Amino acid sequence: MKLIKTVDAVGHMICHDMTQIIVGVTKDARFRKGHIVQEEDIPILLSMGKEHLYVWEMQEGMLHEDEGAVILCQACENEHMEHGDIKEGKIELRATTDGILEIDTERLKKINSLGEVMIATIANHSVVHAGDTIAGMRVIPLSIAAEHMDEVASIASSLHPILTIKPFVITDCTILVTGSEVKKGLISDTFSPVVERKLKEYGIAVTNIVQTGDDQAFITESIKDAVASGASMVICTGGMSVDPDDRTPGAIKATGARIVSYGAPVLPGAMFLVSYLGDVPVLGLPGCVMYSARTAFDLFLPRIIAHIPLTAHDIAGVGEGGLCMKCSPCHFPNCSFGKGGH
Ligand SMILES: Nc1nc2c(c(=O)[nH]1)N[C@H]1C(S)=C(S)[C@@H](COP(=O)(O)OP(=O)(O)OC[C@H]3O[C@@H](n4cnc5c(N)ncnc54)[C@H](O)[C@@H]3O)O[C@H]1N2
Ligand code: MOO
Repeated sequence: MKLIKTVDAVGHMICHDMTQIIVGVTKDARFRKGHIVQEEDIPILLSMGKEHLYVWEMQEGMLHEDEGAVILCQACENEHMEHGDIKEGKIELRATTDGILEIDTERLKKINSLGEVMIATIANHSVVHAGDTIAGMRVIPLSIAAEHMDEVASIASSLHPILTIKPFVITDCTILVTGSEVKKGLISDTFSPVVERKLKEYGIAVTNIVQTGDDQAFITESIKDAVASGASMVICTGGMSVDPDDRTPGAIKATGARIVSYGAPVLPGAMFLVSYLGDVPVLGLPGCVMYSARTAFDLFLPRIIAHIPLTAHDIAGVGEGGLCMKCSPCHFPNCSFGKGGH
């Protein structure tokens, strides 16, 4: 830091916020810490009574916080994202499409462990809409060693980006409603309307609904038929637990689908099943999906329809944060449900 005359300050960086007060008009930081003094700032500074200024002495090998913020931004920005202007040394990233945010949490943590820099994001696997802010980043001190920022760049510079937005790609779905009580007309189907409404949140059209009853072979054939006739996703409702008439998991398995997981560490939704027949997701939804506001289905659906291949490891990771608190009213997604260590 050095003291100089304001009239000589053009091109120098201000070391601290400088407040301007004009009665009835403003009381705010007129110049922020880190601002580089411009020619037109001189009369304003003099009118604020600042004949002298403390300015930053840039040293060889040091970067201004704004230059550091640009490097942090480059480490994160990817397709389907745009950045705003640098404000007070901070840059924010916004989504430019609807989709799901994927974070390389290990490398994000590595950068945040370097010290003197920070990147804050919304939760991994959040659903984002075009225009949503997804991350903000800045250098903590006013200037930072260029070498330090080289470390950021080297952590970021691998083929796999730190932040990715995957747009939703599945636009249609067939629903198979199991249960003899529904097929026989003993009760009316209140499950498929719930699923239809949840899919509609993502612009997915239900193109076919089949009431299959509890005949396992018929459920199996219905799944295969749906996939053969081009369904992008098949969802089976009910018949997912332990009763002798619960045939859905067996029926899905018999199609030859690759079962990723039958069961998820999520309540409600413990009996959720995810499988793929070829690359078509085939899901088994337990009865709670019809009854509860949000379940495992809501947690995994965004990834499934963005064609992010789900693994058993992904599903196992959702246990932390997998317990819905059943708030009334429901605040999802603004709650801990599904936000844990994955
Ligand atoms: N002893 C155990 N009991 C239960 C377990 C368990 O592990 N051991 N799991 C529980 C869990 S978790 C769930 S969730 C429920 C429901 O599982 P299912 O998917 O098997 O549900 P269903 O038995 O098929 O039906 C339950 C209930 O919902 C009605 N239903 C089903 N489909 C429709 C429909 N399309 N429209 C209207 N109503 C429907 C059905 O008639 C039953 O009344 O199991 C726990 N039990
Ligand atoms: O699949 Mo069930 O939720 O855990 O009630």
